[in-house]
Amino acid sequence: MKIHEKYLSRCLQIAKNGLGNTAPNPMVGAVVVHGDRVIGEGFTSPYGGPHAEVRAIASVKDQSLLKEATLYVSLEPCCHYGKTPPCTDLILEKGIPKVVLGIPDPHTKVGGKGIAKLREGGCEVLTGVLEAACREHLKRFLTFHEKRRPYVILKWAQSADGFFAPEKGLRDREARPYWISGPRARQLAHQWRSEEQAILVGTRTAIEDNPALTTREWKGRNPLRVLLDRTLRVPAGYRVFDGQADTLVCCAPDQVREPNGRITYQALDFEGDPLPDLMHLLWEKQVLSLIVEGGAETLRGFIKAGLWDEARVIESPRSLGGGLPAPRSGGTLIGEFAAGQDRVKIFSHD
Ligand SMILES: NC(=O)C1=CN([C@@H]2O[C@H](COP(=O)(O)OP(=O)(O)OC[C@H]3O[C@@H](n4cnc5c(N)ncnc54)[C@H](OP(=O)(O)O)[C@@H]3O)[C@@H](O)[C@H]2O)C=CC1
Ligand SMILES: Nc1c(N[C@@H]2O[C@H](COP(=O)(O)O)[C@@H](O)[C@H]2O)[nH]c(=O)[nH]c1=O
Ligand SMILES: [Zn+2]
Repeated sequence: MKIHEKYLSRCLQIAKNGLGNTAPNPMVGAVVVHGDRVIGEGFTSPYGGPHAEVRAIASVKDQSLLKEATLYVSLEPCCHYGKTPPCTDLILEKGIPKVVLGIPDPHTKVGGKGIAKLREGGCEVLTGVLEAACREHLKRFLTFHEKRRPYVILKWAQSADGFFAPEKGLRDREARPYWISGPRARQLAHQWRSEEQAILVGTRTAIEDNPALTTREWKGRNPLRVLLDRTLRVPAGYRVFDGQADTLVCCAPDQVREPNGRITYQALDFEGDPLPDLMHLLWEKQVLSLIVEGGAETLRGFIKAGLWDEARVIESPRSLGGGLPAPRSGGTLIGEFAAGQDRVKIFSHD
């Protein structure tokens, strides 16, 4: 690996510490190198706090070395006032002579202007190092800005013979999930929830499973719960309304109610396909990513509309012998691994 790639790869490694808590900011990593020594490192703070570059620069003990150092950063430094002042100003003020970065920022307020500002200030800028890895790493942020919708992850569990839920007769009377996947994959699903800003389920899943949709088996924030419920059929005492997380209920215009605690209502046009409008709404709310956990009809709606980026399918070794058939996402298989007794397959949308 070339020297620039080595330090950029370290930027990506530390940037991951921000996963799930920097949004709507991107998770960025920065490393300050003097000669062949790393003298500072930083990653994006939770939203509203200092950016990766600021923290990396602040972590350098001997600030006089900055005048001879190179700053490595996974994304183009910002040049606008957001919650914090522009990173480009700090880099120039400290006299850092060289910046090596992964990819330009697609944010309309930055978009190449940060690079231009650094160059105008006399700083040498090298871009495009580990570009593909940086794009993958920042997929949520890039999709949000480039497609003006959240990055959409479809997730479900299916039996060895391709079923999503058993025949109705095999279910309890009580509303609760029928577990196809094992405990390790279920814990992994909670980790995945903690990494995204929102989670969505369809009406029948909410009614039949009474899901909590929280991250209780993993550390991290609960995502915004998005519920498709055209006619407000989901009973008021159900877990999605328990106040553990914000809940956005998407319903027909004549069903909209006043907000109630952490529950808000949003009209969608269910006469046609409500998903494109929902995507736009989530974009307006600055939701960078959404995990869709079912049911089968809901997942098929996203697949049919082409509104997905990644599918995570948990395959159990157990057969159900019948029931509700699982969806098929299509796309390209890009990864596969074991989670306890189950296999996880990751597909990307072509
Ligand atoms: N194996 C797994 O990973 C999972 C299994 N499950 C299981 O799946 C079953 C539920 O799945 P399923 O029956 O397919 O139902 P869904 O949970 O997908 O709910 C379907 C309903 O949601 C509304 N809806 C969903 N998408 C749209 C859309 N694009 N446009 C308009 N309305 C939409 C409609 O409500 P309306 O008709 O009122 O308009 C529709 O009838 C349960 O048995 C559950 O246990 C659930 C999740 C995960
Ligand atoms: N049945 C099934 C899943 N079901 C999904 O998990 C939801 C339950 O969430 P919670 O109440 O927070 O535990 C449920 O409504 C559905 O979306 N998930 C899986 O990983 N494997 C499974 O076999
Ligand atoms: Zn910045």
